[in-house]
Amino acid sequence: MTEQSLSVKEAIRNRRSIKLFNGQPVDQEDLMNIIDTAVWAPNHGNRQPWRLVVSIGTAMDSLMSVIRDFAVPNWKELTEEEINKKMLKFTTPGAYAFVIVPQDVRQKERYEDFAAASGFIQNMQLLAWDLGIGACWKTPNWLDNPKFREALGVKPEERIISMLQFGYFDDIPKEKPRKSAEEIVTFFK
Ligand SMILES: Cc1cc2nc3c(=O)[nH]c(=O)nc-3n(C[C@H](O)[C@H](O)[C@H](O)COP(=O)(O)O)c2cc1C
Repeated sequence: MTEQSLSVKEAIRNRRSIKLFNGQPVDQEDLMNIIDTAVWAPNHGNRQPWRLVVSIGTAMDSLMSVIRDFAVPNWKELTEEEINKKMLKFTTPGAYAFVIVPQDVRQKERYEDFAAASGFIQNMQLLAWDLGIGACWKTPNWLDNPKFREALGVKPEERIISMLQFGYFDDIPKEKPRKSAEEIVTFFK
């Protein structure tokens, strides 16, 4: 595993969502270390409202055949080349982590759990960035599709809140401007 090199500030400021990966595999130990640190995200009552379904290495092939049915529903009518082209944004990451959150029947707890899992996900993205591994949080519509949920073993009282792609990349995307503190802050008087 590569040594940590970025300050928290550098990681937050320079991280970009990576949408073009170069196909290089991600090391399972790196990913497990990222997860082991990311779980230190704040969460109410230490409920730790998250679990992950990870696909890495040889398991990527079987995940791709599941994703293909949803991402390219007409794949049977296409040539292999056409399918490969449409699937490129799914096949080039080196690993996937689907973040699954319990859907508490109590609204307050459900929102809290969703918020906590978002912090956990951002932790993973920042830790990955620190190792030179890009990530992108994706929410394609089919994450909630019952057949996709079933393929991942998601229980009725759970929800997939993120398809997190991890991988190596050749180019860093341009930053998307953010509003300044001055623009978003109202001082309470
Ligand atoms: C909840 C959430 C859902 C997202 N879903 C997608 C998605 O489905 N597809 C995608 O390309 N990017 C997705 N993104 C990534 C955003 O596009 C990205 O964060 C945004 O463009 C800002 O870029 P940056 O992260 O590089 O600053 C998502 C981000 C969040 C937080």
